[in-house]
Amino acid sequence: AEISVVGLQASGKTSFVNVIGSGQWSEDVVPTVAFNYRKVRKGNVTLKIWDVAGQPKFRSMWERYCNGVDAVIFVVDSADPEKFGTARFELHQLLSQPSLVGVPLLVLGNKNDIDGHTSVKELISVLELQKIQGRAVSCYSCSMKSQNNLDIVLRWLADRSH
Ligand SMILES: Nc1nc2c(ncn2[C@@H]2O[C@H](COP(=O)(O)OP(=O)(O)OP(=O)(O)O)[C@@H](O)[C@H]2O)c(=O)[nH]1
Ligand SMILES: [Mg+2]
Repeated sequence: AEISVVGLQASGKTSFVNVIGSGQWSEDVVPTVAFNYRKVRKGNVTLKIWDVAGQPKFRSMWERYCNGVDAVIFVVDSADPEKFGTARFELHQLLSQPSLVGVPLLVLGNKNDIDGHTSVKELISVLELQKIQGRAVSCYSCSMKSQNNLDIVLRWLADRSH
């Protein structure tokens, strides 16, 4: 399957790709410039992953890298509520693009190892995920640092692979 990983800067997109790609967790990850492409094999599933940069100047590129993929993963830092409004805006902006009609969406509330992180139920509400129509939408709480819930994320991806 081909997937695209988007979301605001420092939400943990590159960490996600590193952890599922090689099991490598690191505190020091360089902010992505433009994008990284990585092919990951998990059992008999091959994932072609576009890890796209999240800083404001790169967000207009998200649509280009999401165009034609089998699924979009939107990563949110669930321990940084000040960014939820911007995340909601950018997510709904992206989903409004005609090229993305029907593409399945997985929202990851990352960094659940941090005390006070926001629950899935609250994320669904603040990101207004219930308003999204015409596509499969899932939302999981996870951590790249502790690798919590990565198994269910990989199962979700395997179910969308061909
Ligand atoms: N505590 C904690 N920190 C995390 C987790 N995932 C990522 N981080 C940290 O968050 C920071 C940003 O991670 P990146 O993976 O570079 O974030 P990004 O979304 O790729 O950022 P851009 O490439 O700039 O869009 C790094 O210091 C990571 O170590 C997590 O699950 N828990
Ligand atoms: Mg990155």
